[in-house]
Amino acid sequence: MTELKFQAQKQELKPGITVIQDVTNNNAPLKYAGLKLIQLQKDATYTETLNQIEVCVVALSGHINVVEGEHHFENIGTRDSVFAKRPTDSVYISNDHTYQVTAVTEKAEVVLCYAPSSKQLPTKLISAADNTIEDRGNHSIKRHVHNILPEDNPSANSLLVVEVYTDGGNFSSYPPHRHDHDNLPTESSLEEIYLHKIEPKQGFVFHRVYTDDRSLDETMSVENNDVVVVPKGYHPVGVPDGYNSYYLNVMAGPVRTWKFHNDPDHEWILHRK
Ligand SMILES: O=C(O)C[C@@H](O)[C@H](O)C(=O)CO
Repeated sequence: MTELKFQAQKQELKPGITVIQDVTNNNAPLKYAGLKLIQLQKDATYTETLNQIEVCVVALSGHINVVEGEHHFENIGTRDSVFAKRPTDSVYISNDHTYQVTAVTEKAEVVLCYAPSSKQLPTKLISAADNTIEDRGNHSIKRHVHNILPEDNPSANSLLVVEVYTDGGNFSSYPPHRHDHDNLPTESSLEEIYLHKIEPKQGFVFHRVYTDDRSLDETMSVENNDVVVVPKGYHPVGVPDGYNSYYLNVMAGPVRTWKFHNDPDHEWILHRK
């Protein structure tokens, strides 16, 4: 049984709020990154008090209100499904604050991305328009990226958050790369969490996590709403024909910078014409 994959659950937190994923350093081999996926029915309110952690509240689907102190962000969110392939709105909230998320639409799905933080930063809306958009790769490694909290956005202390779309028949996070050696400026040490979604939702993708010496080498079949955690190692994703893949990545580590190292055995793939 792998300790890297978390199957979707349905845990009622209170009427109108269901927890689908709750990955922390208590149940996963992680020190820095955390993720919660919640589903809310209209008017249901999720409240949380942060301790020494910061959060990025991502309006995954549906519309929500987010309140922290005097900050009110109303009716945020841009899509009914992540597969609309449109960037969405998010809110950054720093450590030691209390905040509320309320569903405005019949249902809403929200990802809460966590990382350690001790320096207060302003609560801030990261609007859909603030996302930077990239198309990466060629041949069968094409993917489409929405950068929600990239390293050049100084709104967070530790958190890096990104959404990645991979069409059926393609690979992403490929050629395989790792970011687990604290060896700046060439490689940074970052844990990573993948929240996977698949369209249509009965589909699956393959996610391998492995190190050079293969002391860690796990290949997982991953279904809709499953989470994979990557405490270390290379971590490519393969998407079967007929299904589209979406994942949201949370990355965090001692230094907020993403410097990765490609597996030298497979780096040639980047240099094909
Ligand atoms: O470009 C991609 O395929 C996405 C990945 O880089 C993903 O965000 C990741 O693995 C980050 O380390």
